Amino acid sequence: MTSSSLPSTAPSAAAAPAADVALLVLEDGTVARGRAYGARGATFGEIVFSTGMTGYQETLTDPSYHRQIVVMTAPHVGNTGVNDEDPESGKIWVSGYVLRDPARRVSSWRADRSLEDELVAQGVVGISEVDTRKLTRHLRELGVMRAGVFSGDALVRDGLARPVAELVAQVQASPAMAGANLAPEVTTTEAYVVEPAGTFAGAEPVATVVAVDLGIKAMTPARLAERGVRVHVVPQSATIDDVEALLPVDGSPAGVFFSNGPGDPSSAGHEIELLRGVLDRGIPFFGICFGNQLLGRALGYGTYKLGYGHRGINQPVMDRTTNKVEVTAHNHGFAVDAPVDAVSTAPYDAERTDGRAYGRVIVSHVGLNDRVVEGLTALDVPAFSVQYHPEAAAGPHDSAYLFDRFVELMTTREPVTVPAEAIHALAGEKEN
Ligand SMILES: NC(=O)CC[C@H](N)C(=O)O
Repeated sequence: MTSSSLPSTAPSAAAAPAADVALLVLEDGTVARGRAYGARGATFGEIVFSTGMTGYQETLTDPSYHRQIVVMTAPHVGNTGVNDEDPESGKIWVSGYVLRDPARRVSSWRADRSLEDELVAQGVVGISEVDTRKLTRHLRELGVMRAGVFSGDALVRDGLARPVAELVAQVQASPAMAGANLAPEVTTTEAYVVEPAGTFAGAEPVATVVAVDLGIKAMTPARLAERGVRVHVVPQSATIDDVEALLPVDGSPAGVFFSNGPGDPSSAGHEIELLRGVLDRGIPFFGICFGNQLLGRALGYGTYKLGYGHRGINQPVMDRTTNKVEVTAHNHGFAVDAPVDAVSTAPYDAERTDGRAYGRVIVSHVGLNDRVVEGLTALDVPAFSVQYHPEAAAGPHDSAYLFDRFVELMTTREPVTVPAEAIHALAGEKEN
């Protein structure tokens, strides 16, 4: 059937598209036509781009990407297929996948199957043959936004192509990321233990960590376990009593960890209360990504949404406690709003009437591309966190030292050692 045979009340109706056509539709009305890749159907999410050249399997299975459609800026994806060793969690979490040029054949001895077969098996809708450079420039100019990918039956109604305006309307009716509280949707339902591994396998733990799973990646407990740490991974709903019940009573090294995770940090409530309970008890704390944002919030700082976020594996960050620059893996769309070039006092202190205080805080890690807060260190309580990923499985591994810093924090139970020069420099004081 052609449009000429249709009644005039449906001027945009057209013949059903070919079976392999897919459309990427943005909430601002932008439409890209491509080829269906992975499962057929309709999917919705916040469209974000990642500049990582390797590690697509880790990206796909990172729970922080829950409800996001990921655009790969690397033009060629899928060469190494999919294996059963590299996933960061039990499933693919991205809600959609946008590619330029998928590999037509898999060439890695580690591959168990192809990327497309895996997307089909897990029901993940994707689109290929998209001009991902143009799309990325668009998102960089206008910011991330809601989007949908449509293919197969989702493009057809009554044997005719659905009008694009209808698809745009469907995208505009899908939920936004701002304000989304998603950690409860991805957290483990049951607590589990990761025991010391590698050279520490079978040994008495060097330290015990309770890791609150807000969307944790498998590599995080693995990096701790290979340093001799026993990790109790607990659900997002854990209370301070649940946490304390798992910590050793004999005073041996122990701490609490908050993981990465999806959603808007300003929507977290229970987690903030839990974290304040941890800080009030002087329990050493380390947080990664969402965990950094929640430490910021527990200390009383705000968070805000970045225009297009940081996602990739080549982001330069300065650790001001050592003045070293590291190349790091990022995946965040929100950031902490804390004074970058100052020693500030935890804003929450001013609200308290219980005589406690968290004291001085520095932005210990700063992004060198845009000076966004990439890490916080408390100077008066044993707590620190980073916005990026020292566990990054596709690498780089420059920031693996942060796990050693956490082990040291748990051993001494003292705040992170920050050289006086670094504090003076941030406080704007002259050395004499
Ligand atoms: N990887 C993460 O933990 C992301 C944290 C948060 N959801 C953000 O987008 O900023």
